[in-house]
Amino acid sequence: MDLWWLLWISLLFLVPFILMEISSGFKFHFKLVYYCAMCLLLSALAAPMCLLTNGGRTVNNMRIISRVVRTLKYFFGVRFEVKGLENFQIDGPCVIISNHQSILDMMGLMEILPDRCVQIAKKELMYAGSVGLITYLGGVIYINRKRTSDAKSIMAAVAQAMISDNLKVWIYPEGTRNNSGDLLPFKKGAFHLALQAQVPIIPVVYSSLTSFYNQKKNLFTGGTVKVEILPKIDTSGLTENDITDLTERCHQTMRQVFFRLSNKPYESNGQSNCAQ
Ligand SMILES: CCCCCCCCCCCCCCC(=O)SCCNC(=O)CCNC(=O)[C@H](O)C(C)(C)COP(=O)(O)OP(=O)(O)OC[C@H]1O[C@@H](n2cnc3c(N)ncnc32)[C@H](O)[C@@H]1OP(=O)(O)O
Ligand SMILES: CCCCCCCC/C=C\CCCCCCCC(=O)OC[C@@H](O)COP(=O)(O)O
Repeated sequence: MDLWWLLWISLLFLVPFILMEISSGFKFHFKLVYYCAMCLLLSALAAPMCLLTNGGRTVNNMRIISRVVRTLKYFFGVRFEVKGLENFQIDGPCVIISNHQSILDMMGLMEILPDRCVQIAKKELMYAGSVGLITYLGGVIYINRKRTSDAKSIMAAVAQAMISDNLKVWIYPEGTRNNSGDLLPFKKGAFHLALQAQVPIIPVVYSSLTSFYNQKKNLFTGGTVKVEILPKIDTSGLTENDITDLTERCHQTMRQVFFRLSNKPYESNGQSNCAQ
């Protein structure tokens, strides 16, 4: 076979592949931009509602924000199957920890957000236009992840506010988005906070999004997310010496549930589950 035939045959296979890649990549990025635009638009709509109803920055705005954000799932064909909502029914403050896979998690967060609950977020989110404004109005607590000492002192103040203002605090203990189909090791801030405030921890697990949202494969279609709110983990009587153990226990429990909800066989990782 001469070289020209070889070239034509490879082109015959390559061109549709390249076109498919370009169009799926285009579709994926278009949908992501559409998602961000919707977030900006809904935040811009929710902000005046918050200001008119509650006057300024308060956790009460989270009720309005969650109602508005819950409409997003209809635009993107995302469904949530929620189990264990009764585990949120505790008197008083608590620390809620959940896995964090992508910016789509805001839909899952708002789907089940309990009353009087604020989130800990990276400070960069403050500058995301109307999204930044809405997080500010909702009472989100910003931390500088690059300065552990600043983050720690903010968390210490949060522990006090949780008690005085009866607040629940939602933290993503992985500390960053992770769409790998597994959980990252947990950072320890959430567990220090629970111990400092002497409040229980409620783990929440979302199934893997990879079957319908996968950045590596340029995939973003509709799909179902299973959500499970686990029973509270008591921290009373625990001290600083128990932090590593508590962190590992929560990680292991959530990882098992994550694999079950994602219909994947459980793989023991055999390493420390705390971030070093
Ligand atoms: C229409 C759309 C509208 C959208 C509206 C949306 C509204 C809702 C917004 C929700 C936003 C959600 C955003 C999510 C994020 O931004 S995730 C990223 C930010 N969050 C986090 O990072 C939280 C998790 N991280 C931690 O908890 C970290 O521990 C942190 C406190 C940040 C410190 O970081 P780092 O140094 O990297 O962590 P380590 O865990 O390794 O800790 C180092 C040592 O310090 C000790 N430590 C940690 N915290 C404390 C503490 N509070 N008090 C005392 N000591 C602490 C820790 O034990 C380590 O020491 P040892 O190794 O144990 O000796
Ligand atoms: C005039 C300024 C215009 C700014 C435009 C900003 C564009 C962004 C607009 C909308 C984005 C919607 C984001 C929804 C909220 C997402 C919160 C979130 O998931 O943050 C990621 C954070 O947990 C972890 O960050 P990293 O994974 O460590 O990174």
